[in-house]
Amino acid sequence: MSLMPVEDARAKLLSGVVPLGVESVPVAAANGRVLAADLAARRTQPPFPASAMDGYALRAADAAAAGARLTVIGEAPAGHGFTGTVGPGDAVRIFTGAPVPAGADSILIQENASRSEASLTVLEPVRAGQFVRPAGLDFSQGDVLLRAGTRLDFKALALAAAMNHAALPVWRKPLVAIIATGDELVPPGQTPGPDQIIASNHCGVAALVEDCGGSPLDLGIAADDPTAIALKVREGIAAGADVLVTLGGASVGDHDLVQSVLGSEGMELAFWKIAMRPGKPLMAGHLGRTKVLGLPGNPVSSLVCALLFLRPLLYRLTGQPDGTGQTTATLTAPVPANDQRQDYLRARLTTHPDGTRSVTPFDRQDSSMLGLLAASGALIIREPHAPAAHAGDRVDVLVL
Ligand SMILES: Nc1nc2c(c(=O)[nH]1)N[C@H]1C(S)=C(S)[C@@H](COP(=O)(O)OP(=O)(O)OC[C@H]3O[C@@H](n4cnc5c(N)ncnc54)[C@H](O)[C@@H]3O)O[C@H]1N2
Ligand code: MOO
Repeated sequence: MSLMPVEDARAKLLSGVVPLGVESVPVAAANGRVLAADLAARRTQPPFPASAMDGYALRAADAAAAGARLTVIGEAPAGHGFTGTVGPGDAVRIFTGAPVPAGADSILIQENASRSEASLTVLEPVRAGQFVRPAGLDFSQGDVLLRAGTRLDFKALALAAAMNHAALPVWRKPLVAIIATGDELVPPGQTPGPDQIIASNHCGVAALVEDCGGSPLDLGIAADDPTAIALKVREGIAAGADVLVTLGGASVGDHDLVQSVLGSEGMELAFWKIAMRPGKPLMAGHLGRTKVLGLPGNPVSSLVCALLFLRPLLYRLTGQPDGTGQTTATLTAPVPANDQRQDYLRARLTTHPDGTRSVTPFDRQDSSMLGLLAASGALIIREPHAPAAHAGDRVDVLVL
């Protein structure tokens, strides 16, 4: 079977994929969710001219010079406006956030005032409008301040609350079932047998799922046995997985059973074997409405495939723009001519004081080496059949 180019495979995977559906969630529970509609302010903020300081509300004309004297006629704490009117020579004791009383146009901060009983002396001249926040300074009712597709973070959520939204329309979170396969695997923290290793890929993939706005569902490890794998697949489907990710068993060995089991379970294959390194045995398809991604077992292959395929799929399902993180950087060491597989070279990324970036590929590129992946700030992208590149050349990179 010939190898499919990366872009063709990604286009095939994403073809026809749309966000899952809208649900309403309380604003306090919407961190990390993606807005499904533009959000307009339901009120004006501040709703009234408000004091920005603790001090005295007055008319600037009465306090234009140091030494001016005024009479304190009342008090306005936040939440309790002064109901009277400030006339000539009047001042109202005011606190930050309180409505500026009718008639007043400025605030004298208390540090610049001397007070004795009801008598107030101005120590520093007051500018008209000083320390008054006009109504609508932050936003006005009807202003659209958050756009559909925004990933809600602490800033956006505070704003949505200030706009008086108790609940927000967000895209439903994709549920991503993750199945590791292999007799050789035991979970982190256990003592592996003499021929076993620690399973790691599910941890990286689950973290990426969360980063992309999905919910990971770790279904554990299936032995290299068709029945064990089929049971896990059914468990994922029964849980309502929108995406089913398998780890390992994707290649051509006698114990690489994932594709045949998924086929028996009814999966329609979209593609298998991609012209990329690492990640050649990547497989995709669908089982009913559930998208299936079969990631290769080699840890770096698994995670690079997750970045290049699972991430855009999750962005699409959650209504987010496909941010690839792709840019260019200067190569600091030569790389040889490439073969037919698009290469993703693990590389150290350096950002220089002038903002330019350079990349240094690691000498070893074995797809089992998680230590080097973790030390990588970028992947250098080498097109199929790219000629040798030299130190100083600009190259495409995927920033990690
Ligand atoms: N004759 C051929 N052999 C292989 C080919 C090929 O084209 N012809 N492709 C190689 C490539 S490229 C890759 S990548 C691997 C991927 O194979 P599988 O997806 O079948 O993965 P496994 O054989 O199950 O495992 C490979 C490797 O990764 C370890 N592994 C598996 N799962 C995990 C996990 N969850 N956490 C940590 N490590 C895991 C596993 O122990 C193996 O060492 O196939 C090549 N072979
Ligand atoms: O694709 Mo494999 O990932 O070359 O090791």
